[in-house]
Amino acid sequence: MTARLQIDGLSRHLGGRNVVDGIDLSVAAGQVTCLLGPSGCGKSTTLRIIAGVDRQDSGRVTLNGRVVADDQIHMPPEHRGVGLMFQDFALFPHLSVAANIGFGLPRDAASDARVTELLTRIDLVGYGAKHPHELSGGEQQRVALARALAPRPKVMLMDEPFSGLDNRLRDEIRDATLSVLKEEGTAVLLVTHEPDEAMRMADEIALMRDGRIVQRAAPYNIYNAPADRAAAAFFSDINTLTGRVNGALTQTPFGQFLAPGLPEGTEVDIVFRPQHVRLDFDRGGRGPNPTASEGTPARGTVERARFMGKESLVEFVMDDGTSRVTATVPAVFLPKAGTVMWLSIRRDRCFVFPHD
Ligand SMILES: Nc1ncnc2c1ncn2[C@@H]1O[C@H](COP(=O)(O)OP(=O)(O)OP(=O)(O)O)[C@@H](O)[C@H]1O
Repeated sequence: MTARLQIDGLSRHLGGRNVVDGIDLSVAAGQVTCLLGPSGCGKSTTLRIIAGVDRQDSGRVTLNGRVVADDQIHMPPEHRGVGLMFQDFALFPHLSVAANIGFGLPRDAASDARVTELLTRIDLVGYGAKHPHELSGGEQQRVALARALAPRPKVMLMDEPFSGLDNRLRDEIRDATLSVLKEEGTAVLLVTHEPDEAMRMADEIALMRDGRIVQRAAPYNIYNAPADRAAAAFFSDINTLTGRVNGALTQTPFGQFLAPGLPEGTEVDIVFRPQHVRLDFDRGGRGPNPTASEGTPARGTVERARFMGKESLVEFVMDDGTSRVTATVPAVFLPKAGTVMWLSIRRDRCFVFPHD
């Protein structure tokens, strides 16, 4: 598939540092890529450069096979043919919904047909004559989406477009937006700092940190094969055990772990998510038998247990006296502090990284 949007080696120096530091990225037609990362990592700056409202110091932006920004070229934003949608989208209050949607279109019958088509797409048939103040926040958001899509941009840039909506509405609007974008076959680059949003919306997540993309992968892959400890921690709480490589293995309270490719003596982090910890009661000082999939169980003592709604969080101090492990258990399970239990972890859900 050819890329509708491609950026190569994009960098931007601001305030004495590289806010965007050599980014490569491509988005194909009909694909949603989420640029995900903590506040200040350079996501919005990247988007602004692609839109043409900011300039890169080096690198190239190509839209629909045409270079729109490089060392020589700087095509003005209005000629780039990208749709823009930001958090503080503003509809024109004095214009009707239909006029808002058709604002960027020539006044002709084809435009009227396009507005009608989009009103159907966003499920607001019959709302064309209303004014923005007569609409709910979610409805206004859908109108803003239709307005951005009206000129049929091949590329859509969205910066935290749902963060102004209340929680109840947000999931609904995200899903509605996604289906409209897919129907239109638009290539979308969506900036967000919320992992849940990226997981829900993205075909591909580009995880950004300190101006760089640290990993690009489908949501399933990025969650299940994170590039490093921080990437794992961005998506959920994690447990970390530390060890040192000895003969390509590292020793932990849960037995040995392979540490392939890491030099002897390297300090390593063994990382796993709380939902991949299994708990068993202590049976006269004995736990379950070791298995290939869950390795050797280790004994720990409950320090604290908390009810979190659909699950419970149980925190343990392990028998080695130093390791701490948190387990999440579906539903209500609140063992008393001091209860001794055996913990097993899903071997295939553990990641071994050099210590950071
Ligand atoms: N004009 C500027 N001069 C100096 N520093 C700037 C300028 N614009 C942005 N920055 C800095 O660049 C960094 C990246 O900003 P950017 O808005 O791209 O981050 P972000 O990842 O989108 O964050 P957020 O999610 O908070 O919007 C921030 O630390 C910001 O303070």
